[in-house]
Amino acid sequence: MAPHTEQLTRPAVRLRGLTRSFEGRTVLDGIDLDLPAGQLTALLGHSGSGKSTLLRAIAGLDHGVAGSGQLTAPERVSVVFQDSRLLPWRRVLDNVLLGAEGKDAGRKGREALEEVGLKGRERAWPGQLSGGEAQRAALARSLVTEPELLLADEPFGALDALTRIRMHGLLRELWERHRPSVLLVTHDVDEAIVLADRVLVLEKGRIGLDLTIDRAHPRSYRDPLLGEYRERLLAALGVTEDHR
Ligand SMILES: Nc1ncnc2c1ncn2[C@@H]1O[C@H](COP(=O)(O)OP(=O)(O)OP(=O)(O)O)[C@@H](O)[C@H]1O
Repeated sequence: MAPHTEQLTRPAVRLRGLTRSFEGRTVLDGIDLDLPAGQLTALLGHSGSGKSTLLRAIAGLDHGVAGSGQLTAPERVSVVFQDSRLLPWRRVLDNVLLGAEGKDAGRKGREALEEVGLKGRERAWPGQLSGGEAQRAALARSLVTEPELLLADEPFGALDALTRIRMHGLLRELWERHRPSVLLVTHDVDEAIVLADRVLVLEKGRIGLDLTIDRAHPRSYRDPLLGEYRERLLAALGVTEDHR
């Protein structure tokens, strides 16, 4: 799909000098970042590097960050976490409808479930879904709000490798259809380079590497041309031959 060029010129998220400390320890150290509207960006970093802290700040979930710098984000923001956070006492469709408004909410909810491949499971209880299905439902719940910005914090981190690969295809498809700005937090270098057009590495409280992945989609994990990006990201993460 051709990029929506006029959208790409307008940043959806703008951070200037964003700082966050916990008990005197600085986790985010004056982050400057623009996320253009409609871009799929991945955020990599070691465990504890502050990825979730940054995502929570952008989502407006961290009041402790207020006043530490400039933070601009769109109004309609959805967040997807590693666990689906479906309410176990509500059926799947009713969970999806939590974010929906208006008289055609029911139709939108059904359509969203169809889009994520859960048609026919509307009346299931969350406990009856597999991990992958639950994450599909979580994506549907975020879609019905028609978010301008989708923040995803390791949404596939708890899934098995095959399910994860399917979910990558689904996320990319949904993104191409709806074009929200996406910030995907992940530990997985391959996930980042297969899905994202830009990969950021968070290191020592700053964006240590900002890499544009200039390859057409759909991308294959086996594409040797992605190898160069993989090497650069692993080097930025400090992973050397000895660690592999
Ligand atoms: N509410 C909090 N109170 C105290 N410390 C916190 C709080 N939230 C985060 N931290 C600390 O900030 C640091 C960064 O945490 P964060 O969860 O953002 O890292 P992360 O990169 O997302 O890690 P992971 O990949 O393991 O999820 C950690 O050292 C964590 O202990």
